[in-house]
Amino acid sequence: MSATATRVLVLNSGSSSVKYQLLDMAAGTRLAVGLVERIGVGAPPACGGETSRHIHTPLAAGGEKRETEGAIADHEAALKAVAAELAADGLGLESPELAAIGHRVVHGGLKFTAPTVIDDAVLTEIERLVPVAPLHNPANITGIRTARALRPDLPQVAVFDTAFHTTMPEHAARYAIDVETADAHRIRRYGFHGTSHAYVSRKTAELLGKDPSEVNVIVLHLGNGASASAVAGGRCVDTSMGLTPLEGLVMGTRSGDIDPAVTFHLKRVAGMSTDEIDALLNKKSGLVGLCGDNDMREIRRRIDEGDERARLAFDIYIHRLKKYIGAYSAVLGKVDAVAFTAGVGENAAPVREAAVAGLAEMGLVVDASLNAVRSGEPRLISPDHSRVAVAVVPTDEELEIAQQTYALVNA
Ligand SMILES: Nc1ncnc2c1ncn2[C@@H]1O[C@H](COP(=O)(O)OP(=O)(O)O)[C@@H](O)[C@H]1O
Ligand SMILES: CC(=O)OP(=O)(O)O
Ligand SMILES: [Mg+2]
Repeated sequence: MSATATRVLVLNSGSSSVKYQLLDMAAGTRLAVGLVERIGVGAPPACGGETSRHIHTPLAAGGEKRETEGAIADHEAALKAVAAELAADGLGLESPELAAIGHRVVHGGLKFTAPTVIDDAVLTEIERLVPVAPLHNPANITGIRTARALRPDLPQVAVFDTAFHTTMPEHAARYAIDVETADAHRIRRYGFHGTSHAYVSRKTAELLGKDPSEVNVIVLHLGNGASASAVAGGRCVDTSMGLTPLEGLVMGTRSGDIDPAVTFHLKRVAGMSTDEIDALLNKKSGLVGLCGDNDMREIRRRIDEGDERARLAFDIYIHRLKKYIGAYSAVLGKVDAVAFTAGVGENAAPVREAAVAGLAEMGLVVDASLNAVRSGEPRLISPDHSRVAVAVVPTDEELEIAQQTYALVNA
């Protein structure tokens, strides 16, 4: 790596989107940020009949946001569009100032507990994990392959969603199923969104003026995918997602926790195939399955109009969230803070209010006026007398990935 190479491009390839940031790590600045969404138009439910959209903001070149609409068929096309937008402002991938590309990789299994420079063997292992992250790892792999083709000489680093959760004790990570079967097939709780849980738990400690080792935090990452984690003294001790990102909270399109016998029933009685059940639980369940919408903004709008189905979907979402707050309070014994993050957690005040409503006996209270504040900064929404701090802490998976990537290539 050249001494002047201080830039890192971060690619966060999701099931139907690519979020990206180009950062200058020496200057501590963001040069460009962007999002390609609704990739693969025509593949429900992600696109709802609309076309793909590319939003690109070249912060280094004046910051004027550019928005392009038009079909982007797959992640390879999306990555090429990203490279073209960057190149248009002289920030292209060919730049000698680029030190590395950091990739979010959702499933790292048990092998990857830290950021890893990607070679063929690493890529093969990420491919082997596709069956346990079918919505995510294929997109991550395409991102890696496309980036490698564009800059074969550059270090590509994988930062795994699962890594932060590898500190979970065996009693939290192991399912109560036959040990031999579980071990033969590597069936256990892995947990996801780890980069976010790590970043947000650390930022929450900072907000409280404490060292991460001194505080116990429940992090509620509520995006399209959603997960909760119990973080004791900076280490994850439990999390709601499991072998795959399907378990736990009610999500945009995923069911979260259900009785596993529901799947036998769907197969034996409803005559559904394994693939159909997989699609039902991953893509046609959660909020979208309950009320037809997976966007919390739309659900709140419908509730305000008196829509009963939207109301019930919201109540089910909140009920599950409350159960995890209760469970993780018990797991941690002492809770210093509950932190809300990601699209829903950062923006949906009614979700935060409802999730904590009735928990005053557990020390959890939300102040209505603090909760109504809109801000991109970490902030407390609990009153001074609240025994447990309730916080909104915007996540920044891209920054965390950039920092881990840069640290690795400079090590
Ligand atoms: N102002 C808002 N009010 C309520 N919900 C919001 C708002 N903005 C975004 N969201 C929710 O955030 C979700 C996306 O969150 P995000 O963390 O970006 O998810 P992902 O990374 O899984 O794509 C949207 O589906 C929407 O439900
Ligand atoms: C793991 C996971 O669910 O990720 P996302 O929220 O990006 O779908
Ligand atoms: Mg996300």
